[in-house]
Amino acid sequence: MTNYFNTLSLREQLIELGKCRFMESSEFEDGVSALKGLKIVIIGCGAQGLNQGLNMRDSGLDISYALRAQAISEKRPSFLNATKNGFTVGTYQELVPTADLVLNLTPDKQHTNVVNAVMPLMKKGATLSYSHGFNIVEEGMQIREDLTVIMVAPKCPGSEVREEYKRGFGVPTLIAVHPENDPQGKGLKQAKAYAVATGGHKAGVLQSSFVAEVKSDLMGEQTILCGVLQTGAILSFDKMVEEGIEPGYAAKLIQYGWETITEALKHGGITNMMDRLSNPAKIKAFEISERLKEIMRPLFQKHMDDIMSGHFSKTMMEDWANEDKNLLSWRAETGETAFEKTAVTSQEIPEQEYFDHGTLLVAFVRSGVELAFETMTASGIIAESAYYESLHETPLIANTIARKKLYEMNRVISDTAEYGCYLFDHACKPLLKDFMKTVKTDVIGAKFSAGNQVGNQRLIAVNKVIREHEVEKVGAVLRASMTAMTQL
Ligand SMILES: NC(=O)C1=CN([C@@H]2O[C@H](COP(=O)(O)OP(=O)(O)OC[C@H]3O[C@@H](n4cnc5c(N)ncnc54)[C@H](OP(=O)(O)O)[C@@H]3O)[C@@H](O)[C@H]2O)C=CC1
Ligand SMILES: CC[C@](O)(C(C)=O)C(=O)O
Ligand SMILES: [Mg+2]
Ligand SMILES: [Mg+2]
Repeated sequence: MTNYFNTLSLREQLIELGKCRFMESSEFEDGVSALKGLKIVIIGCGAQGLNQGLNMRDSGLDISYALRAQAISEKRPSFLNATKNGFTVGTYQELVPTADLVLNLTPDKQHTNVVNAVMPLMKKGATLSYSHGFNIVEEGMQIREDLTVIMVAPKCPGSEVREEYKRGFGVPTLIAVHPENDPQGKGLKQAKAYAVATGGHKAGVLQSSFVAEVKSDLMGEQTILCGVLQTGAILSFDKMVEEGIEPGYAAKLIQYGWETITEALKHGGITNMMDRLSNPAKIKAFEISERLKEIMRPLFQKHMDDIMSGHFSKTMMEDWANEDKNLLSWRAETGETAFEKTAVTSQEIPEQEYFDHGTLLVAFVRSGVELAFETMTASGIIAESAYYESLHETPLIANTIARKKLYEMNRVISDTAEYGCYLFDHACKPLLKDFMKTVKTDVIGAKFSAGNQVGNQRLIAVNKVIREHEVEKVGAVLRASMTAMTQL
């Protein structure tokens, strides 16, 4: 198999990368009707499989789970997830031939195996769906000509897909139809109905392409969403302890700090997050983040270049073929970090203190979000998509760190995201070594108080740079439409 993206001409690549349209609510008026009465079989019952299936069933669709035989005989978590929730479970042979729509929600590294096993069993003219286009775009998987191939990709962890649905809302979702596999022209209707069934239409749906989804998803997860949070957590914790801050306090400041400060990001973008700092601390955070942007920009660009050229996927697939040697050793290494191993203090940290004692964390978030957004849009990814893959998703990933530190984040995200996160972290820490030598507790662990004098002109200039960034402009529009949708 060959990398599909690399088989396209430059003109075709640019067309696919540039496909991204924010859909109107009126386009979802048919609700789930395109899937009503059809038999939907989900392969895999993990983070996305279980939660998407629960939402789709609650939306009135017919859902069952096809699991590999060992998962059933050994009563693995996937089997227990499905049966405890009252779903019909069967083998591929039992369920796939009956399916009108098969959702492949297994880890990306298994897609070639799974699709090769499932495809011969699928009935003529059925539809195969993915929640991430890696198998099609990076591995060049060829799907039988009579089958329709769609993608419905929630822009968040599976747990949030369910939680938002239960609140009567949904999560922003990207939908696409594979241009090589839409023989009956039904792909878009089915993808829209699927997005409605998971609640995605209430948060905003982007009609995009497999190519744009893959290149933006990989970039977001490797850099700001997971990589920067992992590197920032480890370096900030180690610095605080080195400077004499009580380790339990340092661990708590990081574990819940990302969540608290990115909650401000969620509501009002970088502007609101920075406004939560005192004016002197805001100027300091601005200066630090400008420096961080300078240092990390080449690394962000390298990740984007490697994703675009296929180098990243090639090396990750080599690790898959090598029994995940890198992934597993990097995972174990993360489990051994002092941050991960230190129990948090029982002392309460007031909400404002996370900002006041976390100037460096705020600077990491601003630099990472802006760099990811800038790097993606410079490579042809449309601003709305870049916004979801940088600013929008950061608070959702921060929530997972609040649950159980980096362990929980890496458990909840896909294996592909986890691999990219470690790759970024390993390259980023050495880059920040000299910078970290200049960091003291006034920006991490204690209140920033140096020079309480703030020049009005300086503050106005800093505010202008923050507020006029493109991610703030597109964010304001997208957040307003998400709020309008919740109120419908
Ligand atoms: N994690 C996330 O939040 C997000 C994931 N995605 C995408 O969703 C898809 C699913 O990812 P995710 O939910 O993280 O996956 P998980 O790792 O959570 O789920 C894996 C499921 O697949 C099954 N599985 C594993 N290996 C195989 C195999 N060889 N054959 C058949 N079944 C297998 C497992 O069951 P068992 O081992 O018991 O057989 C389990 O039920 C991926 O394409 C991912 O990129 C998209 C957005 C976010
Ligand atoms: C953050 C990573 C992600 O892309 C996601 C939850 O959207 C994943 O692959 O897990
Ligand atoms: Mg993603
Ligand atoms: Mg992903």
